[in-house]
Amino acid sequence: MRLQVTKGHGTQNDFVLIDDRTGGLDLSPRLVRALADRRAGLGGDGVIRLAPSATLPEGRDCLDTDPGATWFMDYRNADGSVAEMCGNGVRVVARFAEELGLWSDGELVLGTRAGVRRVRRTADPDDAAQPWYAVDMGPWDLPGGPAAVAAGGDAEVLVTGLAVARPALSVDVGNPHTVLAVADTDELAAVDLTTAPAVTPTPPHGTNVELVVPLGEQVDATGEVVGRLRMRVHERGVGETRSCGTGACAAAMAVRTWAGQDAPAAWLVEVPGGRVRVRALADGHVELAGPAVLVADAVVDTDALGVPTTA
Ligand SMILES: N[C@@H](CCC[C@H](N)C(=O)O)C(=O)O
Repeated sequence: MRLQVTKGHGTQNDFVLIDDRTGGLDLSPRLVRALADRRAGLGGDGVIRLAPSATLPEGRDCLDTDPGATWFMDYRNADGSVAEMCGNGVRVVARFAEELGLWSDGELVLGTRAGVRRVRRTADPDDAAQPWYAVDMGPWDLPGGPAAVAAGGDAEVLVTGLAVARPALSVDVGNPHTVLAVADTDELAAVDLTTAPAVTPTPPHGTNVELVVPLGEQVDATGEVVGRLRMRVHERGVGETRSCGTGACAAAMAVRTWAGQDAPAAWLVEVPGGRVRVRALADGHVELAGPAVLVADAVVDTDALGVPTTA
């Protein structure tokens, strides 16, 4: 079968995007792995199918919550596993939906496995000429509660290159994250994330791991005081990636929690692939803003991938 796809990225977290407006594509884990393969396939940290919400049980749940959530982001990690949410992916899907003519005015209301998400167009706060997308990523939570914060964490993480396991905080942003602070940007640059960090206790559904260094505060172009942090991430189902949107949200909310109640609401998160902005909203939700870029359209021969496919 010949499969039309689009390649896109958000701060270099890259995806193969599939327009499945009929909802008929059999997106098997094998096909996901083959598409995401950087040598024998097209390459990507994940594969995202845009499908009618009405064609998936999780999509129908979203329609019950908001009948405007017509389209569903079916996100898969490069290893073929399903994940609840992808923050960079939501923005890139919004850009894709624009390109397909599915969204032009107001907010895009999108179904996801973590619930309904709303996307609006905005601009890079430091360069108004650069289009960005802002997403209400829903509620965030510390599964370990205040006790975990008081104890310095509810997990321990051992990363190759660090001599001992470090305390870490579990953060839920629709998908699971474990955030640990490292000493400085040199230590952050030196760690080896080619193998998965060892997390104790073992999270039942796995976890994404973010290593962070708080970098203080600055006043942005609008006059707002914003926090800054640098982050590297090892993603569940992928490996080290150059950015993770939900990871940036988890990292910012962890660092803000550690900093105490006077900490800024907005955080600029520097990742190897660029920067995104995270904001704690008054209703307990977290907002993620950043770029979304489509770089190519392509036709993939699924027989050549070794995964004959039907649509
Ligand atoms: N890169 C994504 C997160 C993708 C899912 C993650 N690997 C998981 O398994 O939870 C993002 O931008 O949030």
